[in-house]
Amino acid sequence: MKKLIILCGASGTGKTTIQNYLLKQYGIPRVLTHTTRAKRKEEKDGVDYYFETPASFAQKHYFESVTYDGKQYGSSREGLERAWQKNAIVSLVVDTAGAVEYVKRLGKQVNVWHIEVSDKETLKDRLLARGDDAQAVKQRINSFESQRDLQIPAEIQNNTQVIVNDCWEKTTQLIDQLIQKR
Ligand SMILES: Nc1ncnc2c1ncn2[C@@H]1O[C@H](COP(=O)(O)OP(=O)(O)OP(=O)(O)O)[C@@H](O)[C@H]1O
Ligand SMILES: Nc1nc2c(ncn2[C@@H]2O[C@H](COP(=O)(O)O)[C@@H](O)[C@H]2O)c(=O)[nH]1
Repeated sequence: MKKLIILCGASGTGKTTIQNYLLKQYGIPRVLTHTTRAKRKEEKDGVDYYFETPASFAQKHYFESVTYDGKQYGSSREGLERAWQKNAIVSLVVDTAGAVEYVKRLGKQVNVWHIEVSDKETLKDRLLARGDDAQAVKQRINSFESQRDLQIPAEIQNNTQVIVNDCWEKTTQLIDQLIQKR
C-alpha cells in the first residue's frame, strides 16, 4: 500500500529539516504544495513550493487548502500522485488542519508525525537563525495557526507519532527506528 508521512507542528519545530533528512537518507520524496507567501532566501519555485500569486492560487484545484499566518497554502492530489510515482512512501509538510483532513480522507495510508520542542522559546531563535525577518518571526510565532499547531488535534491524537526535536542526533535516531520498523 502506498504510504504518506505527514509532518506537522508549530513553526520552527523542524518539519522541513526532517523532510529533507527523509529525502537525503531514505530517498523519500517530498510532496510539493502551493503557497502565496513570499519566497525565503534559498527557496526555489518548484523545489520548495509552487509559489503563486493570489490569482494563480485561486485557479488551481486543491485536495485541501488553508490560510496560515495570513497567506494561502494548498496541496493537490496530483502532487501526491507525482511523488508516489517516484516511491511508495512519500512525505508532506502541512499544518495540523491539513493533517486532520488527510487522515479523514486517506485513513490508514497516512502516518502523522507531530514535531515538537520542549521549550517554545527556542522556536523564535531557530526562525531567526534560519534568516527570517525579525518582525515576520514575531508575527509567525504569535499567529493563531502556529500556536494551535503546538498541540495535536484531538481527532488524530491516538494515531500520531510525537517527535521531540530538541537534539538533532536524537531526532535522527528516532526517525531511523521508525523507518526501519516499517
Ligand atoms: N534539532 C534542531 N536543533 C537546532 N536547530 C534545528 C533543529 N532542527 C531544525 N533546526 C533549525 O531550525 C530552523 C527551522 O527549521 P525548519 O525550517 O525545518 O522548521 P519548520 O517546522 O519547517 O518551520 P516553518 O513551519 O516555519 O516552515 C532551521 O534553521 C533548522 O536548521
Ligand atoms: N494545510 C496545509 N498546510 C500547508 C501546506 N503547505 C504548507 N503548509 C503549512 O503551512 C505552514 C507554514 O509554512 P511555511 O513554509 O510558510 O513556514 C506550515 O505549518 C506548513 O506545514 C498545504 O498545502 N496545506
